Amino acid sequence: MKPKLFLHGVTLAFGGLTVIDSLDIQVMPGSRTGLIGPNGAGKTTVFNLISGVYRPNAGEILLDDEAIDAVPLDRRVRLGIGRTFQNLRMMKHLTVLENIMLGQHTHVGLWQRMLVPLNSPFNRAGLTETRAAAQLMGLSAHADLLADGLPYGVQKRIEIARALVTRPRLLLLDEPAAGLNSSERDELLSILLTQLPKEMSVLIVEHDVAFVSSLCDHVVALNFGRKIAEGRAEAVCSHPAVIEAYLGKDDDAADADAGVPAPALDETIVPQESDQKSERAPGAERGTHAA
Ligand SMILES: Nc1ncnc2c1ncn2[C@@H]1O[C@H](COP(=O)(O)OP(=O)(O)OP(=O)(O)O)[C@@H](O)[C@H]1O
Repeated sequence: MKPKLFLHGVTLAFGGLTVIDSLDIQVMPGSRTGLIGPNGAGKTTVFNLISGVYRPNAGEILLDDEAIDAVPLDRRVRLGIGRTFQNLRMMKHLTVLENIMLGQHTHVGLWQRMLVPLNSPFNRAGLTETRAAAQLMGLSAHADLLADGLPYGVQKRIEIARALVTRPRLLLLDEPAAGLNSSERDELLSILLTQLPKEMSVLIVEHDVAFVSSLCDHVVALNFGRKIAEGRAEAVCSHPAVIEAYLGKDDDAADADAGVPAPALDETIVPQESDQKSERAPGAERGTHAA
């Protein structure tokens, strides 16, 4: 089977600093692929390369076997690459439905938008699609409320619904669980597990290792812009190079270097609370308490 997305030898440098280094990543059709790594590993930069914010200095990015390196950002959305962002980008004076609907501007022409604005009652097809995305993400009860003041977990789901109405065949989720409390996180996990179309390919950047393990059939770990491990979540999370990247080199790892056998790859590391990003994004507390 051909990969949905193939990053082949991709390299990107800012000035003299190489932040992505000869990186190979494959996302198979219909897979849930996790991208993990410590802060600064290059995960968001990979998303920016795939979505067209940056162009690689070397290597190529193939979508369905076609090189997309020269394809501009807006056309990549129309080719089926949708994404969310680490920080919420909510229009707080708009309702939940209107916020979701904004994603549709990517496949509705300017003239069409001028004749029938997205939020016009005459935009029936758009409204139906938006309501479907809202329902998928468990947002129907909030549909006509202003996004401002809704709990942070709800706003995160609005962000994903907005990406869904861009009609992605490859969905990039940038830290979907970051900043969520445990019940919001569990609710999101259950929605992503059960509601996303099976044929949709999903690439997820996430620090919450347990979240990634529950969701992803394949995980790629990065450090300093290089791939350091890849495979099933349990194997990757227990890989010595991954543990070292997150926690630094400890005595056991030093022993491993000195010839002491490394832990078996199928031993799962239990993520420690302190290893996970548990802080909410700026403004998140306000949203939560307004619930
Ligand atoms: N526009 C830029 N100019 C210069 N350096 C950049 C730029 N964008 C990212 N970097 C650098 O590239 C490296 C990777 O950053 P990136 O944001 O991709 O990491 P990350 O793995 O997503 O980290 P986090 O988990 O903290 O979000 C970092 O050293 C960062 O400082």
